[in-house]
Amino acid sequence: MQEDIKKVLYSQEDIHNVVVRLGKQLAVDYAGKNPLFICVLKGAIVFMTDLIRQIDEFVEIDFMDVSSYGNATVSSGEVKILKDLDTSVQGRDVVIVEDIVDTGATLHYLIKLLSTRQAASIKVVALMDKQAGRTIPVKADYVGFDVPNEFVVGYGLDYAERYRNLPYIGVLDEHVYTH
Ligand SMILES: O=P(O)(O)OC[C@H]1O[C@H](OP(=O)(O)OP(=O)(O)O)[C@H](O)[C@@H]1O
Ligand code: HPA
Ligand SMILES: [Mg+2]
Repeated sequence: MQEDIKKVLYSQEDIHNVVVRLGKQLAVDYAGKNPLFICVLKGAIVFMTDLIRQIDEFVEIDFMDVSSYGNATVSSGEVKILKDLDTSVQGRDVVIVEDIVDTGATLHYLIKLLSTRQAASIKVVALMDKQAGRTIPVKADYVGFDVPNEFVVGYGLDYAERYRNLPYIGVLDEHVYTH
């Protein structure tokens, strides 16, 4: 698996430091608010589980599975719900937890959906923001890393369902796509 990685972008330690920083900030901003953290499956699962353990406040969690990539490295632009929330968001302070914001299609869709469902507030925490990938102008409120315009894997992020279990984030070598 490791031989498919051209370059390590963020080490385990880099990621840990960023997750601690984001967790501390969220703990301050959501003190006493009992927010609902929504993990966007599957990519955000690793980040979500680490993040919530850095927050010393009551939080609730739920999961939503939406997909626009399938097995490709380019977004289809069309977002589908594969698994909906179990919890009502009406009147709740929700925090969407994303591993990466790339084209913005997933986030745009989710923000629209949750506002239709009358969440009291909607904020986004994204481990990574790939601003160069954006085709729809959406912004995350809390960002871990600004990433370059490359396809990254590891720490939850996949290529064709692989590499999610790498403990660091890296750039995939081209040989992986080209055969
Ligand atoms: O800004 P966008 O261009 O919409 O890209 C970001 C989204 O794409 C990836 O999910 P994907 O649809 O690949 O599903 P996965 O998390 O199950 O891999 C990633 O985890 C984000 O949710
Ligand atoms: O760079 C990426 N890597 C993995 N999944 C993704 N989904 C959007 N962008 C990416
Ligand atoms: Mg994916």
